[in-house]
Amino acid sequence: MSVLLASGIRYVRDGRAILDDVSLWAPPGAVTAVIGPSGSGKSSLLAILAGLEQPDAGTVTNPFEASRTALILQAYGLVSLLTASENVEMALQADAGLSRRRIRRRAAAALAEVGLEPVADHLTEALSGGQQQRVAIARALVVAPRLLIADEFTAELDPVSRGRVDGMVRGLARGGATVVIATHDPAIAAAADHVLDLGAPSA
Ligand SMILES: Nc1ncnc2c1ncn2[C@@H]1O[C@H](COP(=O)(O)OP(=O)(O)OP(=O)(O)O)[C@@H](O)[C@H]1O
Repeated sequence: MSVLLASGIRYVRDGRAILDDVSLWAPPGAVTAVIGPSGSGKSSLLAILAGLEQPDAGTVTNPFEASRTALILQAYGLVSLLTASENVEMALQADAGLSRRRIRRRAAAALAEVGLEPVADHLTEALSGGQQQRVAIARALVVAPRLLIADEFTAELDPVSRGRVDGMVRGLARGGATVVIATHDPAIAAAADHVLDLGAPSA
């Protein structure tokens, strides 16, 4: 079974243990939410799960192929001088089996799903924070990921977009994907299948 597993994670920065003996089990077909106050280490844990940071102790078992893994991180990682559509298309370019036309069509559909059809050809730098966040979501979902790791993916969204995107992410899990999110949003945490509470930041 494609379970994402972290066990006994310790992560020390500037002499302080940001994470100490943290374990997480994220099964397929479910949304696993990581919650906790600001500074409790949610983003650090997600970066470790994604393989972007190395823990000081503990192990991560990630059975998913990189090409079927999608990340939505707080800084989005969009290319500001490309259009919204080009940013989403980039996620599909590694798939040699897709024609240019199919790539464009799938990107257009993903942008329409997050309500960005009207600005698909706008430069990303000209979009609002919430629109950029939705481009990052479209880019993540367009690859039909088996693993989605999403950090505060609704933070800048208006309530309508938030509901829509939350529904899309839950739909992805219902389709069998493994989804791990960090969130401050109590409604999104309440709707998750599993919750890991990192509690207060350590002194
Ligand atoms: N590379 C680093 N060097 C030094 N300190 C770091 C580093 N990465 C994270 N930290 C510190 O670790 C703590 C946890 O940060 P992290 O971003 O993981 O928390 P968070 O729970 O995601 O917070 P928020 O909800 O505000 O996004 C913070 O005090 C942060 O300053």
